[in-house]
Formats: sequence, C-alpha cells, structure tokens
Amino acid sequence: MTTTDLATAREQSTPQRSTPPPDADSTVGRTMAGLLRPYYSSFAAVVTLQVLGALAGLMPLLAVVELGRTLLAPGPTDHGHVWFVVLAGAVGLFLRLLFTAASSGIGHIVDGQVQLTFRRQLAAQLGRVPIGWFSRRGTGELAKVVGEDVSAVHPFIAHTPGELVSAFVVPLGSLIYLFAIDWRLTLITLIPVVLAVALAPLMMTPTRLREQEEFDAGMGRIASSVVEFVQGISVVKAFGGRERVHRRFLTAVDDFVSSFFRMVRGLAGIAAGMQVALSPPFVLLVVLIGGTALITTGDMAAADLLPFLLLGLGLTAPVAALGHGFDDLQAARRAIGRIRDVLEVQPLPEPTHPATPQGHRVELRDVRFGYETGHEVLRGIDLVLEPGTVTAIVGPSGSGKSTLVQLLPRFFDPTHGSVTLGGVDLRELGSRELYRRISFVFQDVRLLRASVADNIALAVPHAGFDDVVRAARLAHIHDRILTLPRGYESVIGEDAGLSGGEAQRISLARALLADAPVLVLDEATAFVDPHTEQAVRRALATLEGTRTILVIAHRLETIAEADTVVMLDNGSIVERGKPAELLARNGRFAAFWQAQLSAIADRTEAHSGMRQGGEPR
Ligand SMILES: Nc1ncnc2c1ncn2[C@@H]1O[C@H](COP(=O)(O)OP(=O)(O)OP(=O)(O)O)[C@@H](O)[C@H]1O
Repeated sequence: MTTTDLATAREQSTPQRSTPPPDADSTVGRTMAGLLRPYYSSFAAVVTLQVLGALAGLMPLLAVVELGRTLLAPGPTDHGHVWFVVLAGAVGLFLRLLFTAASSGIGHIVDGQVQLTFRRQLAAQLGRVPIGWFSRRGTGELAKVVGEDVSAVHPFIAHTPGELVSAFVVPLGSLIYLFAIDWRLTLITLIPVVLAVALAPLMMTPTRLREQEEFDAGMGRIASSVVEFVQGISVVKAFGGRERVHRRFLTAVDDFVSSFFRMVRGLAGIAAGMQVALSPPFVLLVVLIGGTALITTGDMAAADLLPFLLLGLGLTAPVAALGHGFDDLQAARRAIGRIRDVLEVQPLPEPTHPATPQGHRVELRDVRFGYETGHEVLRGIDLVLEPGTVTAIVGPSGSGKSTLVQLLPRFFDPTHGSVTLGGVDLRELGSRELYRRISFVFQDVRLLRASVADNIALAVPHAGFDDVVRAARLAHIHDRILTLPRGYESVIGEDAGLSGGEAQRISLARALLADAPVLVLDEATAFVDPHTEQAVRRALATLEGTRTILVIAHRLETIAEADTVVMLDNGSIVERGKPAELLARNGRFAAFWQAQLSAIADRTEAHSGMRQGGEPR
C-alpha cells in the first residue's frame, strides 16, 4: 500500500456522522407514561365505562334502602313508588353489567395490544443491541423480561383501573346519599375508616421499612443460594462441597426466619388493628351504637338506620382496594422498569450511507475499550492484520484477548480509536456487509434448534448441499453428522445432542461456508478435542494465503505457524513479531513459550506415569 493509498484509506476511515438505526428513536423517552401514551384514549374509555358502571351499580343498593324506608314508613304504602324503585334497581343492575362488561372487554383488548407492542419492541431491540451486551446477561433474565415482566402489566391495565374506580365511586356515591339522610350518623359511620387510615403510617416508619427491606434481602439470599446450589450441583457433588453450600443455604434460611419474625412482630399489631377496624362486625357495631344513640334521643327516625347498616359496610372498600391496587401498581412499575432498561440499551449506530471497503486489510488504531467506565481492558492497541496472513494472539488469562477479537465482528465498538476493514471504519459499514466480510468462531458456540444443514448454511441460506458437505468435511464433522438419526436433516436439540467440541466444529463449518475474507477464531481450550484441534488446524492451513486470520492461539503449533504473534498483557501489546524472532529475543513471549512447554511436559509426564502405574505387572 502506498502512502497515498494510506491517506485515502485514513480519510475514508474517519467516522462520518452515524445515525441510530431507523425506528430506534421511535420509542425514545420510554417512561411508563411514554410507553403507554398511544393507549391513553382507550384507558379513558375503560375508566369512564367503569365510573358509569359503578354509578349504575349504586342503583340496586339505593333501591333496597329506599324500599326498606318506604315499607317501614308509617301509613299506607305507595305501590306505584315501590314498583318504580324496584324497576330502577333492576335497570341499574343491567346497566352496571353492560358498562363493566364493556369496560373489562376494552381493558383486556388494550392489555393484549400493550403486551404485543412491548414484546415486538423488545424483539426488535434485542435484534439491535450490541452482540456483546448479551454476554453479560443470562438467557433466563431476558426470558423473564420478555415473558413474565410483560405479563405483569396485565392486572395494571386490565383490572386495577376498574377496581380502583369502582372502589372509590361506590363509597363516594353512598357517602353523598348518607349525608343527605343524616350527617351526624354519616360521620360516626366513617370512624372505622378514619381509624384504619390513622394506623397505616405506623406500617411505614423507618424501623418497619428497614424490617421489610431485610425480609426482601433475606428472600433474595435464599433464592441465590438455591440457584447456586442447583446450577453447580454437578461440581458440588463431584468435589464434595455439599456441606459448605448446604450451610450457606441453611444460614440464609435461618437469617430469613429471624428477619421474618422481626417483621411480623412489628407489623402484626398494626395489621390486626386495621383488620378489626375494617371488619363488618366492628363497622356494624359503630353504626348501631351511634344510630341507637340518635334514635333514642329522638334525633333520627328508626327507619333511617337501615341505609347506614346496608351502605356503611361498603365505605371501607377503598382502603382495602388501595392496598391491592398499590401492590399491583408497584409490581407493574418494577416490571416496566426492567422492560425500559432493555429498550434503552443503545444500539450500535448504523451508517446512513454505508461505505464499501477496499480489500480486507484490518487495522486497529489506538483502540481503547472498557466494559465499565474507568476500567480499561484494552489500553491503546495498534495492530495491522495483512490479507493472507495469520496473526496469533497470546497472553495470560484476563489480558484482553477475547475482548480484542470481539471488536472485529463488532460485538462492541471501541471507546476510543478505530477498527477499520479495507480502510473503512467498521462503524461506517452496514451490518450485513460486515458479517459478509468477517466471520467468527468463538468458544461460546450457539447452535439454533434447526437442522444441521441449516445451522451450517446460516450465513449462506441458498448454499447448495455439496457446499454444506464440503464445509463440514473441512471442519472434520461430516462423519459424525452421518451417524445422526437423520444425517444433515437432524434437528439439533431434538434429534441430536452434540458435544461441546462437535458444536464448535459445526460452528467452524458455518464460518468456512460463509467464506468471509476475514476469519476471527478462538482456538478454544474449554471444549477442544483432538478432532476439533485437527479441524481448526486443517481449516487454517486451507485458508492461509487468501484470508485475513486472527486467532486466539492456545496450541504451540498454531503459534509457531502464525505469520505474526502478538503478545498481550493487561490490555496492551507487549511484544509482536514472527514467532522465531520473538523466541530469539528471549523476552516475554519466550518466557510464555517456555511456560507452555513445561506445562505440556508436566502433563505428558503425569499421563505416562499414570499409564505406567496402571499397567499390569
Ligand atoms: N462481559 C464482560 N463484562 C465485564 N468485564 C468483562 C467482560 N468480559 C471480560 N471482562 C473483563 O475484561 C478483562 C479481559 O477479559 P478477556 O476475556 O478479554 O481476557 P482473555 O485474555 O480473553 O482471558 P481468557 O484467556 O481467560 O479467556 C478481564 O478482566 C475480564 O474480567
């Protein structure tokens, strides 16, 4: 490459203005209100119909009261009035049914729409977030957001507004009616409600809140110790740590029991007091005592006691409904918070005018990256990967090898500096173009629940069967596939379970078929078996000369055959060059090489010792 080429390449690679992908900002400002805004008019209809239903629902109650008062009143009964009251009660009942059914129907339709929209938005967002973002999240966590958390909005949308509205409208209507009959007995009837409301703040004193927090934390500790136990059960069994893990679980349970007792001791008296105050016998007792006092002093007609006995019981409903509604609201708020957290993850920006790379030379310039702010994992990497060469990255665990190679398929964008392909910053490449040019095989292999052939042809859906087989042969997995129940048509996870090494070879076949000019490879240590190792080495040998290859190397053979070795330590390149030259330099790489050699020698010695020891004498 000439200096002019380089200058042009640099010019091209300067990141131009990037815009978020279409649709990304359509859900910006995703507060709970923002997320629900499109449904405001439907909510208004739900609430209005509920109010009408609740008011209509008062009519049968008032009719019963009015009927009692008319029939108990001295003198002849007005039959016309009685029938009118009965009819009004029946019409009220019918209207209540009509309005609440309509409200509930609309509420459930809106709920379905909201849940569908949330799930669609989440699905679209999960397709946009950086691939690397997934590595920090468990599948269970995401499944919970898309499943459980979205469902948690159901009571909030379909039930809570209706319940809250009717819990307030009915007592309010009753109260107005009761005031019209006798304001003094109305005030007396309200005593239980006032008592309950006065007790409520005692449940929220700093001590009570601290006890509730301890209770929640205790529950969390039990859950995590159970999860830890279940997830690691095989390791725990094999290495005999059962007592220790059991002990942790038992301690968590003991702690929980004592925090539970503390909380119950603090709350029991107040909760019982509230329950007694709101209970029908107490309400009736208060009304009867007050009513008797007013009747015996001649201040109120005996028949007027009836509405207080009938309607007084309903006055306590808002307090109870507030409790339930508040719980539902809190649960929905937490769920929507988690949904919002996912929707707010910044997608990697897509270019408005994608550029076309010239060739497949990869260059990293002063690349810095950290998963958390203030903690850099890569500290200024300058690296050029020439087409047709193999670059092997080596370095101690945690030195940043995986992070570095993951920047090529754009799992993350560097926080500083740039990664260019053919002179174009990766941020200026469309993602389709990027994955056409860069393919990868990492340790964390993901296979789809689809046929083996479809898994291999993932990047090239129209690939011919012969091409799929050729890639599988190259990846040393063809023979194994033929032993599966339906060969290449076997569905992974249904017809066939594959070992870690086999899954890796399928993923290698996928990358080979994709035929991208740049291949990024993690020569995994986790699953690797002799077949996979052979496959990787054979593939590397086949591809050499045409591909730009970056490999995290663990095998001495791979390292020795690489064109360039890059030694990474603590996020920086500490040595680079041809393997032989580096060995001769006797520096960090040579020490690393020696350490690997002695580790292999130790392993071989231990192995042969075991074999000798195990041989029959
Ligand atoms: N998803 C992540 N979130 C936060 N920190 C991370 C994440 N992945 C890696 N790290 C941290 O970044 C540093 C570099 O990790 P990286 O996996 O790149 O090293 P490595 O050289 O590939 O290690 P190994 O050889 O053990 O796989 C480590 O300190 C690691 O703890």
